[in-house]
Amino acid sequence: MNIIRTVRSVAFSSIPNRTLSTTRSLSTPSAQYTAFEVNDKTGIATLTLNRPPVNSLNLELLTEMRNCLKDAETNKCKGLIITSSSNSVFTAGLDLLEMYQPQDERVKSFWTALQSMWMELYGSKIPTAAAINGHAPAGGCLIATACEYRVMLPNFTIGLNETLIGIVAPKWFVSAFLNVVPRRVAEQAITQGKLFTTAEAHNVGLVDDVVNTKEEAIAKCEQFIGSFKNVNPYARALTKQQFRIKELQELEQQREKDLQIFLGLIMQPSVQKAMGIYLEGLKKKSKKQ
Ligand SMILES: CCCCC/C=C/C(=O)SCCNC(=O)CCNC(=O)[C@H](O)C(C)(C)COP(=O)(O)OP(=O)(O)OC[C@H]1O[C@@H](n2cnc3c(N)ncnc32)[C@H](O)[C@@H]1OP(=O)(O)O
Repeated sequence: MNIIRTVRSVAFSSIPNRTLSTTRSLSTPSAQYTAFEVNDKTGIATLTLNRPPVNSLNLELLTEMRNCLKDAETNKCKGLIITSSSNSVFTAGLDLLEMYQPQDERVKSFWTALQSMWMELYGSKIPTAAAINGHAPAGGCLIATACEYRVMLPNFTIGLNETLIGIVAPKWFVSAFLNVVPRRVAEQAITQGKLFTTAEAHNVGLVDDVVNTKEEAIAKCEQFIGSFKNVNPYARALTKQQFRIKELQELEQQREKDLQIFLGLIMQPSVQKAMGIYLEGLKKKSKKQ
């Protein structure tokens, strides 16, 4: 198989590169917030989120993620691992600044980019895995649950906490969560805006494994992807599709409606007010640290 070795990425020295001798990456001016590397030996791609301080998902990061996902699939990588360059945050979820007092065109592009990235990830033909090496609230949990396998480091949190911000997790956020967590647990947790600790997440099946270091997490993801070694990739992809096509079609057919629901919700004065208060709280906490 012809595996791509030079793909869009940012090479940044702060990320320890375990397999430096066998991975290649190419800096491109368009990649600002991600590093994308393919291991020459295994053919597995790693997408590292790198938007300090908390990898909040803005329009540009979401667009880059989608481009990387497409590259990985087009170039028939054996699988894809998503992780973070931060030692404490996988991603803080959607960038609240994209939704607080937003500009009309920008916020539409932002939501459309989120829909596209999610459909690309959830529907990816290749095996996908999340090495969750930090907190993963809301949009972070969405990315993790879109993958087929999740491994997490101890003492972090993950979950759909939207209700605590006064916003509502859309149906497609919930359906991916429901793939991995029993319905009753999901309903209770999402209505409460519960963030599970790593141990709790493992207990309810929200994450598959817990390990102590990022290196171990990547190794676990590689192991998961390697488990398909003897499986026909075409048969695998079609079988995966059977499990996921319903949610994908639903969103595809209702993209515009979903966008309008999103806009209608976030533009409510009470929602803007709640978001402003939440952001203020985050800033105060950040200053105290
Ligand atoms: C229909 C509408 C549906 C919308 C669905 C929404 C989905 C979402 O994803 S909404 C976002 C939900 N995310 C959160 O609630 C997480 C908020 N963040 C945190 O809890 C923490 O930042 C942390 C646990 C992820 C990390 O903590 P820590 O390392 O201590 O970092 P700080 O809290 O000090 O944050 C540093 C810096 O970053 C700003 N920030 C944090 N999260 C976000 C965010 N999601 N969007 C934008 N900005 C964020 C925070 O305000 C600090 O800023 P400065 O004070 O300017 O440094």
